[in-house]
Amino acid sequence: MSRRLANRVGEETLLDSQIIDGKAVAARLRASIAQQVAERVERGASVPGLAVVLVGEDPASRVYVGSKVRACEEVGFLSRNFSLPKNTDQASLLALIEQLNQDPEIHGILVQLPLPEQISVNAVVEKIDPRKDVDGFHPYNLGRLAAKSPTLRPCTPYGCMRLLQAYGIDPTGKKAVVVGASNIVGRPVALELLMAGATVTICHSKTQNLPAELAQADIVIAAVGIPEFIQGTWLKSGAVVIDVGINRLPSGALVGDVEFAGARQTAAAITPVPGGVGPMTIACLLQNTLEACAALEAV
Ligand SMILES: Nc1nc2c(c(=O)[nH]1)N[C@@H](CN(C=O)c1ccc(C(=O)N[C@@H](CCC(=O)O)C(=O)O)cc1)CN2
Repeated sequence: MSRRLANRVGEETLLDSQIIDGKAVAARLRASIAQQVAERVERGASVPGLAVVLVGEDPASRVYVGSKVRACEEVGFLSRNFSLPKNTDQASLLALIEQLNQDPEIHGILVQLPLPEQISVNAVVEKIDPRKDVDGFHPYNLGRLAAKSPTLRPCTPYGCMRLLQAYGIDPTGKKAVVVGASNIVGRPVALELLMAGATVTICHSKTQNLPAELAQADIVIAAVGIPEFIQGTWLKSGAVVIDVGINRLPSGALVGDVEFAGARQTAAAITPVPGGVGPMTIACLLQNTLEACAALEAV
């Protein structure tokens, strides 16, 4: 159902939703991190160091890794890059991680996903010292999030929560529907929303009637990885929509998991793609690296 507003002459006009500007919120967070790094340098504290590991040549991964390295440089972090060939074996990658676990200049370790098929994601994630796991994927960090006592929080879910907070959207008592149950987004964002007081439903490929679930949702987190899968007409009027999907169409255009034009007429607020959740993922990675640095220093 479209949200409508009567204008001054009594005509009804369609009310477009507010755009949640992830680029602007991320820029503010990055500026605050840069300021904190400058203060650390002034008082002789250590400079946060992030190691970024890329295995293979996936073009999208190369772009994301490049953005992470640039973001580190911009806020004054030390950044070390490791670009390994596609046929790297698991033992070599685990040996590199062990070396980085022991390196006192490195406070955060990030292995870009996806990995080539000969390497187990779980083996890699579990090898990273949980105190340096700035992706927040280690079972220790996920367990802390599940226990409502978070340490390093997965970046994209953390970014979604910071966007809600920046726009004054309090999940307490709201019905939230998460579409997608991946380890890196769907599951941890559901834990985040639960911790924030929402009543949370996770929908996935076996969910029987997705439109019926979405019709109840005050907050929708879309993380299915299917271009424009969620129709505007499935949403509850006035819902807040956080679109985590980043899908490149054959035309080269980037779209989210939500049909944006339709959703704008129903939702109260929505994140665009690009410029929504993506920039927050990188800003939250920087935030985690700063926090990891401070925590390691305190040991
Ligand atoms: N180790 C990890 N691997 C992956 C993660 C992750 O959090 N940790 N997430 C994704 C990719 N990702 C970060 O790595 C990521 C994706 C997109 C963006 C982003 O800023 N997107 C822009 C558009 C960029 C474009 O033009 O392609 C936007 O949405 O505005 C940042 C980070 C999978 N792997």
